[in-house]
Amino acid sequence: MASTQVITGPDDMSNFSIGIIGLGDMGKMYARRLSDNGWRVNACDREERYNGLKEDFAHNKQINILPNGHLVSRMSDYIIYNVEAASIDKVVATYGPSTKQNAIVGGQTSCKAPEIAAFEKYLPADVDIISCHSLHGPAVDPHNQPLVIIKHRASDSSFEKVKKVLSCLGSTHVYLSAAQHDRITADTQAVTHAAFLSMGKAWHANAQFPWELARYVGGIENVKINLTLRIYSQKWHVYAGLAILNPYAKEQIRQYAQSVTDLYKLMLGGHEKEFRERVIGAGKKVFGNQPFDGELLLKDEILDRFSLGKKPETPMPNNHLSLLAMVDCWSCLNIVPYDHMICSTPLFRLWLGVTEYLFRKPALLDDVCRIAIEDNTFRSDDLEFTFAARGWSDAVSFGDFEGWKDRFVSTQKFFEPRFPDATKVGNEMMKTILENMKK
Ligand SMILES: NC(=O)C1=CN([C@@H]2O[C@H](COP(=O)(O)OP(=O)(O)OC[C@H]3O[C@@H](n4cnc5c(N)ncnc54)[C@H](OP(=O)(O)O)[C@@H]3O)[C@@H](O)[C@H]2O)C=CC1
Ligand SMILES: O=C(O)C(=O)Cc1ccc(O)cc1
Repeated sequence: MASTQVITGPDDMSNFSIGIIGLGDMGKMYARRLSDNGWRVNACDREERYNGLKEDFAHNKQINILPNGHLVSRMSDYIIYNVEAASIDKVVATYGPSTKQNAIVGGQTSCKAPEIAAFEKYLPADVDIISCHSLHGPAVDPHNQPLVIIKHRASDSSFEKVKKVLSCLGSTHVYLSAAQHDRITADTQAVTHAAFLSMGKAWHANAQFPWELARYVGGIENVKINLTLRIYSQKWHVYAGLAILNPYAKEQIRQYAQSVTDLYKLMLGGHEKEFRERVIGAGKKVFGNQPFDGELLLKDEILDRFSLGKKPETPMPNNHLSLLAMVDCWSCLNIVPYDHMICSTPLFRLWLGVTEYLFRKPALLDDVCRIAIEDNTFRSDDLEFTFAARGWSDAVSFGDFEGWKDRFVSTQKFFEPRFPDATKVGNEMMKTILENMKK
């Protein structure tokens, strides 16, 4: 169920205060937006950051910086944990027992199973549990973006209060259970990131800045490059947490790696008939059997606009293994990606946009299948991509945070000098494409 709302809920909230534990990128965004809308916010990060944060927020009288989560928990009516997903158990174990009587507690981590487990384990029984998750990064305007709200253990009156507080973000409320949330975000987030993480790893393995090669510039390639760099420019723990801790994500990411491997083997063996049947069959299952006469989510002129490199006269063709495998993966898992639009991140909408772009244009898809079989030029890139997809899947399956981090950070370093340009172009691209998708 989804709705964008301005909520007039309970009136008895004049003394109501919000607590925020964890003042990183998302915690700060919440603190600023809630306090700008008149809410009193008590907030903290790690104790050693107390003095620095006090200075940073000295100008904002609505935000009361405190030394630690005990103090925030003691004096706030609705406490939101905004810490790393992997730390949630430890942090709630520490501060949870200090929660004010009859308060409401929630988390804003990207994966709800460990968060809810920690709340159930450590919070006093009189405390209500209502979690949330903003489905966008800290630099994106929350307006009209999906905001999942999870009424896990709470009275209707507490639920109304939380909805009222969060309504000032202007997001579209989506009401789900914790398990529904994790199931959907495994599809929309974890597996989408696996594709981009694998592209980055493959380019790194071949020591390529893809926008410097004719093959990679223009059209769909711009979206792939800009989004890959966008992910690698962020904090590793966000992506590790939502993949490794989500109970549903392992299966999706494993299937993505399997789809990449299966298609790559068919390409290597030159099994054109089988390859086409598999790709086209998957496309029919995901995008329907009928010729498409609707409007595509993405358009050429927009796709071409955002390039980090110069568009060559004749761009080299590409077999788009990453996209073919995505649709194969959805098909194998019986996922209809459009069903998840209510709970989608900007990144997922763009990713679905480019897959749709390829699969709804039969001539383009036909050409891509031909290139996949006939053209050997990209075999080494595709081999690296296949290795990368399997490597990410193994790291997630083994629950290997350290291995995952090493894989991420080494490639992050490779792309780092290019982040300033990539962020600028990537932000513009996201904004323009997403605005156009709305029309
Ligand atoms: N970034 C994004 O795009 C989104 C992130 N999320 C989720 O939001 C949560 C926060 O993410 P984000 O803000 O990006 O991450 P950050 O790393 O920027 O922020 C987390 C903050 O919590 C602090 N912290 C850790 N332990 C404690 C503690 N015991 N007491 C107080 N503060 C503590 C961290 O300190 P330290 O760094 O020293 O550990 C850090 O400053 C994550 O669970 C993430 O999955 C949700 C939506 C979008
Ligand atoms: O759009 C994406 O998938 C992002 O990369 C930003 C992001 C990261 C973590 C979240 O929990 C929600 C959004």
